[in-house]
Amino acid sequence: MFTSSSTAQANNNIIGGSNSQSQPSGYLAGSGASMTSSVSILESNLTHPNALIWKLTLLTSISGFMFGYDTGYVSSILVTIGQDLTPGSYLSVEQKQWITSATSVGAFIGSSLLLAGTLSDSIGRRKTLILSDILFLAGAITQFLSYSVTLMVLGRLIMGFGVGIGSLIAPLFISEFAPSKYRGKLVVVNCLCITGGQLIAYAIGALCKWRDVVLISCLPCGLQLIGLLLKGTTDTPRFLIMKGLQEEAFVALKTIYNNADDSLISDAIMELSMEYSSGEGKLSNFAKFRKGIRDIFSVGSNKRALVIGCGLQAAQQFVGFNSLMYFSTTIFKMVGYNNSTGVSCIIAGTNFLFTALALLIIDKIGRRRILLISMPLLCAAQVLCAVSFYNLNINVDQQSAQAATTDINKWGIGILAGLVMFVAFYAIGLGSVPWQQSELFPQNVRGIGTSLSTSTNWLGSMIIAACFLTLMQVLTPCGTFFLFASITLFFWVMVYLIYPEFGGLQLEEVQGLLKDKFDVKGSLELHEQRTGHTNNDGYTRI
Ligand SMILES: O[C@H]1[C@H](O)[C@@H](O)[C@H](O)[C@@H](O)[C@H]1O
Repeated sequence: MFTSSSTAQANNNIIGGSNSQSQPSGYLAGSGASMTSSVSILESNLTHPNALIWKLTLLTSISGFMFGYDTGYVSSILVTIGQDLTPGSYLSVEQKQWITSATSVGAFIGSSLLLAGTLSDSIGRRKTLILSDILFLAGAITQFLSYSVTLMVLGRLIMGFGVGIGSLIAPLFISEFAPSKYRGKLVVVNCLCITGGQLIAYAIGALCKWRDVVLISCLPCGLQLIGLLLKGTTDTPRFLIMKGLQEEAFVALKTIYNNADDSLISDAIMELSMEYSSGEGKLSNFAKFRKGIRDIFSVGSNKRALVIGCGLQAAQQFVGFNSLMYFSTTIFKMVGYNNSTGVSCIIAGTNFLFTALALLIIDKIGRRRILLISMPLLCAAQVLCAVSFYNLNINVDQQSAQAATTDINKWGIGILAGLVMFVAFYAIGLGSVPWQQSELFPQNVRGIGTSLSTSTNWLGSMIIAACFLTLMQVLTPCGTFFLFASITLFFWVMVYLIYPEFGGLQLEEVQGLLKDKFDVKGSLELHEQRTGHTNNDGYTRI
């Protein structure tokens, strides 16, 4: 147990020992020293993620699965709904658009500041995730029972609230309990569940009636809800410490690091408590919220974290990947491939496989390097698509964005190869790295910061869904893919200039690297010290 004597001992260790309180918070840029030494020792004794860490990661990543399943099944149910919601006629284009976009709109609202971010900082990550499950179930049941488009749209909107909240909390939850050397990989488990959910949704969508497809989504959600409600599933130790719940934090840390000495755990709790103490204790929730908003937009390191978090999420969406998720069937029809389920599965399957590869390599290669290598290849794939479209000379119909089917020639094969490469190089880098966003923000504004980044993601996803077919008409398919390639190039330069390597660092060390500048050079040195992996990507300070 966390006792007052161990507190006192820990206090002595910290105040009397080498970790003087007068040191700047967190990482001392350049020196490699850190206030959180007990946390390092605690983590370094762990040689691999144990069963409990995996259990928590998988339980939390069910949110990722629901995110993927839900965004994946909509394209199939739009066909199988037939006349069920509109007796005597089929769904109009507008009705289809409402049904499709309602979830993204809900997710955008759900992940935005006032809901998920504030809630997760006040009631906790676990309870906010429980709320997301309840909303998700309410939305799924409304859809299952709906006999009108209005009810269906309402159900998708409510489900969207749940999806949006879950999309933010799951990676945040994992980041906060994961030992730093495995954090990258454990967060990618959630991404793998997103892409796995999309793949399974295509398969189930092709096999089942639409109401069953919707109902099946209640299973993982119910499972997560039960898991979160079970005795013994606690909030993250970092959240508990932030709230001053040291006894609970002790129990949580003892379960994760079950072989560690009680006194080491107490020391770690003391260190983190001191790190997080900000004099906010007596403020009301509303006052804390106002302070959080002020801090995120005024403190230099928070502003830089926000530029990186929102920038990477914008990159993830504006390189255009989700246009393939939503419209791959349309694109492939343009070039003469008519087996829609087959092509959708190729896209979703490649996305899943290469996300799995990201999981295996992210902690070894590093977030920054994985992006620096994969983004130029992604850009090349987009250029290949653009050139192939140019040579196929497709005219996109102004009304339906359909094009005359052409015979598949070598350029048709070029498009297929280009799109598969597009998905692969996206999944391995941009599909996974931006979800590491929680590590960018300090404890007191982590909820708000990740909210803003996640809502940037959903906003981007909505804009791409709304504009893609129009872009194909106005700019032509060749122009659209050149636009995506230029956006990829732009964000690659941004990554090169301002995205430090945070892999292997403790969450509390990140702020020091963003304190006065985007300290890319310092981060590469520190990453090398912490992980032993050389990370020379040719960066010179500018
Ligand atoms: O990371 C995920 C993943 O890449 C999905 O396949 C994509 O549909 C989402 O928009 C993205 O956030």
